[in-house]
Amino acid sequence: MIGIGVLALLGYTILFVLLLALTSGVAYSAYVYMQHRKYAHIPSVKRANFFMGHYPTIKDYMKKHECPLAEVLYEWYKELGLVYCVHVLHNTFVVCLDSKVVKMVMTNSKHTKPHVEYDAFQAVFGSRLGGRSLVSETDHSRWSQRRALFNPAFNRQYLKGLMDIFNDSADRLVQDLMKRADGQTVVTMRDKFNSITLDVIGKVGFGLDLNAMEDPSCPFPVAATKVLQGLQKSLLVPWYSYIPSAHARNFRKEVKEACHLIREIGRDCILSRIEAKARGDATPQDILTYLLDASKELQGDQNFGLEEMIDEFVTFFVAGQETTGNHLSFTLQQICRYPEVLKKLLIEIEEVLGDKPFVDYSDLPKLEYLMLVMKESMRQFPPVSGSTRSLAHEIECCGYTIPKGTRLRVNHFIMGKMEKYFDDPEEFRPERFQVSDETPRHLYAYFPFSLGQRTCIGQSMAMMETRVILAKLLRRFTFDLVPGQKFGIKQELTNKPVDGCKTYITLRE
Ligand code: HEM
Repeated sequence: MIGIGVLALLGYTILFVLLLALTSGVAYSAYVYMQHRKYAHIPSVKRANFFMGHYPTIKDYMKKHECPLAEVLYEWYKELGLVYCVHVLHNTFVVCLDSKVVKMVMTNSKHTKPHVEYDAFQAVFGSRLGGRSLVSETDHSRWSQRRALFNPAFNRQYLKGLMDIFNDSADRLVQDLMKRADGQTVVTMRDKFNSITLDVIGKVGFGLDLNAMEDPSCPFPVAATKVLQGLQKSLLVPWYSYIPSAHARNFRKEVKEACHLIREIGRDCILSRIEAKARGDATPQDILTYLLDASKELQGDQNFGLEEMIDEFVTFFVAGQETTGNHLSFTLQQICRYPEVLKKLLIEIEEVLGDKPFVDYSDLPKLEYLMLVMKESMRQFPPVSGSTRSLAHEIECCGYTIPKGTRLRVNHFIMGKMEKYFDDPEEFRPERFQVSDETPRHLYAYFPFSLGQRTCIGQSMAMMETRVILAKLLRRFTFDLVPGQKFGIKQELTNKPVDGCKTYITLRE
């Protein structure tokens, strides 16, 4: 009797589980169907299949052409025009390349950053990374309070005081390259720039001497790269956490360890500083000191304690290091490819700096052509391709109604390639950024540091740092690109030069 009862119970359980799976499957299919219907009036390429949507097409294209997602989206712009949608599972985003709509959306703080993308930054594969930090906070009022805390640390006066660190870092890079300037050794400049920008952000932000430049065993750069790879994977393949293969498990483990390592370095750094301040020791006037003062040693605000400060520590490394390193690499690569640009730059650097060993703050605005070169480099090779907003209300875009709640993706990597905004976009022509009386067509089509209130807080700092480093390197060395390398973009959250800007270096006469 008992045996029959157990069997019956087992049978009912199996039936229940099957019914539950069936109902969930039907409900999910209906949801995906409704999602497709909601956007049926907006152009899109044919979906490869019902559930995976455009994912297989995107993946195949990226693999075949060895290109980033942004290139696929550019191809679809050529086919579909200024607005189109992309479906992957139940997620849909609409790409918008109309500068008027970009302005309207990005300058209205009601349209916030979407959870789907920015929550990924909070924790990767279950390991806390950046929490709800300046970059990832999606709630506007919480973000404004946090930003107000940080803004004073980026004022002009403070940035002026960083010139010593920028000069010193550039000199250390020069010393390092001197050892390799034999015209034969292949030097991957992306690695060199990543090390130096890491050292700069460590010093400027948190008084840390990471010495990544001199110490190849420094674990921080490897961890930072791993974290970005993990983030990219979790965004592009949202189900990656559940893939059981040994390779996927190993990758997830490495990413979690990298998150842990960076957070623990941050924790040690912050706690040591709090102790030093309590002892009354002299402490550097860096971003950390500003924040500890402003937050009363992390006691003044229940939303900003030690873990939140560690979130910001991580954020500054993730947001400020690779972006700047990649920008330096792309810009040097372009300068090497265009000898006439280099010629003009050398004349300007000679006129402004002559033999001066130190680049002063007052020299920076005089390096005008260098600034144009950097801007043009970011048009063709932006370290970040664009941004996304969740629409607070329905909008009109190029004759289409885009529903409330849509994730709208604006992409200046694509807009930078469009004739509509830039004449002969494939040409590398820094002069196009010279200020003229005429309102440029590229206003709101060019936003490498984003737009509106959530614009990059480190923008001025990055532009100062890169000018000092490039001026000092170009004055001292000749860089020749190793033949045969590719000049495309590899996307690992940030965009980087695919072959790393490989060079032979010689001392300039
Ligand atoms: C060439 C170098 C850089 C580029 C191209 C760049 C680009 C950007 C972009 C596009 C955003 C907006 C991201 C989004 O919409 O989600 C952003 C935000 C941010 N960046 Fe940068 N960035 C650079 C350097 C830096 C540096 C050096 C720092 C730190 C010192 C930094 C710190 C931040 C932070 C904290 C945010 C979030 C701002 C907020 O929402 O309040 N960035 N950056």
